[in-house]
Amino acid sequence: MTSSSPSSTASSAVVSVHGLTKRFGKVTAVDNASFEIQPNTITGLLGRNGAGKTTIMQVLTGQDFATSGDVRVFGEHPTENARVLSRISFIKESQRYPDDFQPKHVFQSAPWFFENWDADFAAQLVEEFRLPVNRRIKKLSRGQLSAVGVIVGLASRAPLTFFDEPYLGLDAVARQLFYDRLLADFAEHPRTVVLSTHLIDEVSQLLEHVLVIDQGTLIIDEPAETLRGSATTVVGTRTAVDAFVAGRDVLHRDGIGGLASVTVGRLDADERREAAQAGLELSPVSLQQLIVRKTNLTEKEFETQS
Ligand SMILES: Nc1ncnc2c1ncn2[C@@H]1O[C@H](COP(=O)(O)OP(=O)(O)OP(=O)(O)O)[C@@H](O)[C@H]1O
Repeated sequence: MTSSSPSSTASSAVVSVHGLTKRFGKVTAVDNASFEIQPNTITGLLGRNGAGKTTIMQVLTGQDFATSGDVRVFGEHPTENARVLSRISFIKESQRYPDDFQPKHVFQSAPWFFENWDADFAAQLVEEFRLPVNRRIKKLSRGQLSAVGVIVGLASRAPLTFFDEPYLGLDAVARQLFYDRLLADFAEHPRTVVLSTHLIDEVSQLLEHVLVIDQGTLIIDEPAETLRGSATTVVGTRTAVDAFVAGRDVLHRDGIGGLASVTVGRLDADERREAAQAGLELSPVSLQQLIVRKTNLTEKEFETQS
């Protein structure tokens, strides 16, 4: 975990958080979290339900106060700070719109809030997501409502964009469209994106950096590349597996009869050779599996949360 020093507030980071704690009465939603988000990166903010992801985004976007700690966005405190907030787009499922609003009204008013708003890009996305722009937002399906948010998030091209579970209602085709357009537009117009999601394997290739929060505590703050190779599953006879993993940190253990499957940390070339000589099979662990292991959840439990 990164422990950013107070001087980091003067760094080039877009977001600098030092010792952030947020309590709601007796509930500590975020507990002494410190991290930075670097410019022009896509960061995944991941964790189980109730972990504290939305709370962190609420504080970073000035919609809620920290109980304690120092939060800087573009080097300044975000709360009631127009200079900071005008550079942020925050897309969340719970977004409320005026009663009679149709999607076209959202897109027509977007340029007032986002100076980089690209109306042509928005129009292209409306076509691609097949969004009925003249229907009242209240009448939209869940997926269509998610599409409104995704389109605003993409076409606003805000220097700092938060997507908080933006596509809960989107089907697989629409989600892929979102990932493709995000990546392509990000390449042309680099900006800082923070994405909170349960669909970790789906977004894994998009992410450059990963923050994992568990029960309010930041437990992983790593480049995605580092995490991808950081665990391996070793499979074979129980005796051979046990001998091989003895003395190592075990992230997860499964087994049936005389067979065992054990997840351990990164293995170097010599260790891989040693495993092969012992007749063991090695398989990489996906980002999602790794996070599931680290947050002590079975994959089945995890998937049912998505
Ligand atoms: N206004 C509030 N009052 C009381 N408790 C709150 C409030 N907002 C959040 N919490 C609690 O703080 C914790 C963190 O909630 P948060 O919404 O940040 O989690 P999350 O990681 O975004 O979860 P999910 O993935 O389910 O959206 C939870 O235990 C939640 O119940």
